[in-house]
Amino acid sequence: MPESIPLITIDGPSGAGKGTVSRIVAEQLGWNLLDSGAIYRVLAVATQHHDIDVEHEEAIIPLASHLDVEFKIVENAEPRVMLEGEDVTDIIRTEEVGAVASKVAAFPRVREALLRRQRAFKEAPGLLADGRDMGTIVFPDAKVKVFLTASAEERANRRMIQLQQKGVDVNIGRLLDDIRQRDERDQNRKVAPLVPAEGALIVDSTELTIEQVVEKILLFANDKLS
Ligand SMILES: Nc1ncnc2c1ncn2[C@@H]1O[C@H](COP(=O)(O)OP(=O)(O)O)[C@@H](O)[C@H]1O
Ligand SMILES: Nc1ccn([C@@H]2O[C@H](COP(=O)(O)OP(=O)(O)O)[C@@H](O)[C@H]2O)c(=O)n1
Repeated sequence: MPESIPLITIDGPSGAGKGTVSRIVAEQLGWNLLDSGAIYRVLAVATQHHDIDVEHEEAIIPLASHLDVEFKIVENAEPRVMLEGEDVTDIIRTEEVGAVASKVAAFPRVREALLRRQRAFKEAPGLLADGRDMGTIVFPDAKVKVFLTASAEERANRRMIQLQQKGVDVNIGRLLDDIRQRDERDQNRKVAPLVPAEGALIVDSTELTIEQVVEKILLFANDKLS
C-alpha cells in the first residue's frame, strides 16, 4: 500500500548539500532517490533542444508533460540522466542550465505537469526526495521533512570547488551572483516557493561537515519513523 512507504524530503537552496546528503542517506537506508532538480534541469535542456522560448509557459507545458527523461542506474556511480536517449548528465549540471531551470520552474502549469512523474518515484522500501517543494507540495504527507541551508557565500564556495574539480574555470563573484539570483527567484515565485515545510528540521550546514549533516538527518528520521 503506497501510504505505508516511508519518505524523507530534503529541500533547500542551491549548494546547501541536498544532493550529496540525499545520496548518502538513501544508500544507507537502501531507499530510492528522487533528484527533482534534475527533472527541471532536463526540461531546461529540452527547451533549448526544441528551440522553445523559456518565457513562454504555454509552449513549455506539452514538453513537460511528455518529457522523455530516464535515470539510468550505474553500479558504484552517479545515475546517468538521459533526455530523448541522449546522455545529458554533465550538461544539466552547469550553472547556465540551473538558471534556465529556475525560470521554467516558476511557471505553475509547468510544475503541475511534472507532479505525477515525481510522485511515481514513491516506491518500496522508501524514498528520499530532494528539491525545493518536496515537503510542501509534492509529498506533503512525508513524516520526515528537512530544510537544509547554508550561507550564500559558503554555497558559492562549495560550487566553486565542485566546478574546479571538474576542470571548469569559475569566477567566485559571478557564482555568488548566480546563487543569489536563483535564491531570489525560487523564494519569491507565486507557486511552490522555497520555504521550510511545517515541522521540518532546519539544518544550517555552513559550519557542518557532510558527515555531521547526515548524522543529524538520520537521528531525526529514526526518531520520526520509529
Ligand atoms: N556540509 C558540507 N560541507 C562542505 N561541502 C559540502 C557540504 N555539503 C555539500 N558539500 C559539497 O558542496 C557541493 C554542492 O553540494 P550539492 O549536494 O550538489 O548541493 P545541492 O544539491 O544542495 O545543490 C558538493 O561538491 C558537495 O560535496
Ligand atoms: N523540486 C524542485 C527542484 C528544483 N527546482 C528548480 O530547479 C532548479 C535546479 O534545481 P537543483 O536542485 O538541481 O539545483 P541545485 O540545488 O543543485 O543547484 C532550482 O533552482 C529550482 O528553480 C524546483 O523548482 N523545484
